[in-house]
Amino acid sequence: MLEAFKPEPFTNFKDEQNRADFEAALKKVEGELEGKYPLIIGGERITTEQKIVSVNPSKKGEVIGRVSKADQALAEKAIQVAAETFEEWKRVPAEHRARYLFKTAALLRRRKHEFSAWLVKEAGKSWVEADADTAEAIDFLEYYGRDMIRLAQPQELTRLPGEDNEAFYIPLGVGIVIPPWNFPLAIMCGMTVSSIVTGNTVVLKPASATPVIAYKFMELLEEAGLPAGVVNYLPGSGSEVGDYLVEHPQTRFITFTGSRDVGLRINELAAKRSDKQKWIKRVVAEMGGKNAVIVDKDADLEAAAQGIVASAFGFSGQKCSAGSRAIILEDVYDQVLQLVVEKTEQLKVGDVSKPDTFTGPVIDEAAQSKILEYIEIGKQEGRLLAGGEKGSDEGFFVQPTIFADVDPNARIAQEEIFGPVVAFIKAKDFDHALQIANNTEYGLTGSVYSRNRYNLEKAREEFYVGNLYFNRKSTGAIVGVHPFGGFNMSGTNAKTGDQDYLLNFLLKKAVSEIL
Ligand SMILES: NC(=O)c1ccc[n+]([C@@H]2O[C@H](COP(=O)([O-])OP(=O)(O)OC[C@H]3O[C@@H](n4cnc5c(N)ncnc54)[C@H](O)[C@@H]3O)[C@@H](O)[C@H]2O)c1
Ligand SMILES: N[C@@H](CCC=O)C(=O)O
Repeated sequence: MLEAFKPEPFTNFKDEQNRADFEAALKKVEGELEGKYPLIIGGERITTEQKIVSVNPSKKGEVIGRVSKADQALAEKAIQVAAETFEEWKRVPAEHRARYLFKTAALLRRRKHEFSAWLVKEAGKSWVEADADTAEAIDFLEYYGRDMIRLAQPQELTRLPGEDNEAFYIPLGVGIVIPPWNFPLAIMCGMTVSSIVTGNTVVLKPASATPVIAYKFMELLEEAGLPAGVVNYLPGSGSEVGDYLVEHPQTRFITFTGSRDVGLRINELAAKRSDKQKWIKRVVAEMGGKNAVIVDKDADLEAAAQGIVASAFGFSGQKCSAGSRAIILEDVYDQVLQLVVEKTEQLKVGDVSKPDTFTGPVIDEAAQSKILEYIEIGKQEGRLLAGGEKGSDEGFFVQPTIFADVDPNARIAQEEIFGPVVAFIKAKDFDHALQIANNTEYGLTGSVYSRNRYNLEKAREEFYVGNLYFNRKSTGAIVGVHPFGGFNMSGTNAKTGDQDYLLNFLLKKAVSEIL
């Protein structure tokens, strides 16, 4: 009998033993850098000439690994293997499939710090952020395993005399999994295991900045005994291999998490029927955000300032849930701004191998350049009060940056920057604050700091986001607790970590027999 799902606890790094264990895990990973990683198709290791070189964003010179890169011929092979394997995997009972997830969760829990250490090295996550990423991956395994068992139970139907009726779920077929680099373990794992526990087989194309952590996860699935060919590991370029996989007539669904532009492109390509294609491809696309933190005039201003800093600068603002707009009622605007500037000036920016670093690097040079360009735009659109520059050249650092007095329609208030930059906007009253918050094409997360029940209820109704938080930061959704996914250009509202999520990867069949 399975225990009820419970989220994995976070590690307390104030505990000396935990710190020592984490240091040891970092040492272990440091000893394994510069490895060479092949593709894995149907269990076969395939090495190619062309490589993706993964580097540590905190230390540009440190190579994490060299990963073989697929071409279209290998993408074709991966689809064919996934299609053949589907014929067997779809017949494996749901409970058996779920057990592979539970076993993988147990293996991951045992090596939790080691996986988090890879996240520190390859993604530039601080210890706390890396630990949360690994915990969320464990949660997805435990949650989706249980949920598939629930969905496989007989379903209640209205009975007609003389007729035997039944309805049950069946899988879709071959799926393409395209995850982002910013939760390279949790989101990649969640997207992959939700697709396979429902009976589908997949081609997993990991994000090019974080292919090593995805390879480590593949090894874990193999250790758990997952049959070859259920997940096929295929790193490659988005434009060459990504488009090929999305357009392929045997692709039945695409599950994507990433930027708005790539998500829309995938949606468009997937909508075009190719020769011999028998189905409408299903697309799950979870995309970006331009999230707002509203501070009401009677809010706990200290808590609000802390929440703004955590939402804007946690993992250098590289979360779809990041609070990149702070909308403050004019009565308390100057006070909140000052508190946030003071707190921001105290943040440690640097190499995340050190336990007290709060803000690490951004993921790569292209991201750093893009963020610095937005900072130049911000200098025209607002009053620079903190940051505004890059950090040490050892890594891809950007100082946490605050712009005050920004117009709600300014570019830095409208476009997803995906870096440590927050725009302060003044609101006349609470209605005005809500109006500004909703003035975006996105609709992912939002926070409201207030002690006014009337205003909180108003926000509950009118703040148009998929994840709304009261008196807490806009980031850090927990599986099973905060079903995650947004509205409008933030995506298809698939709601990860929720009881509706697995339905994205299933078909429902009804069978009726006259007795
Ligand atoms: N809504 C959510 O749940 C959520 C979660 C995490 C990240 N995000 C969003 O993700 C973005 C950051 O991630 P990113 O930089 O990895 O996004 P991205 O769109 O650049 O890349 C996402 C994935 O798409 C792949 N890709 C790129 N071009 C492709 C193509 N033509 N065909 C197929 N695949 C292609 C990439 O290799 C990567 O694996 C931000 O916009 C962030 O808000 C959203
Ligand atoms: N689920 C994460 C965000 C994922 C996107 O980056 C959060 O709630 O902060």
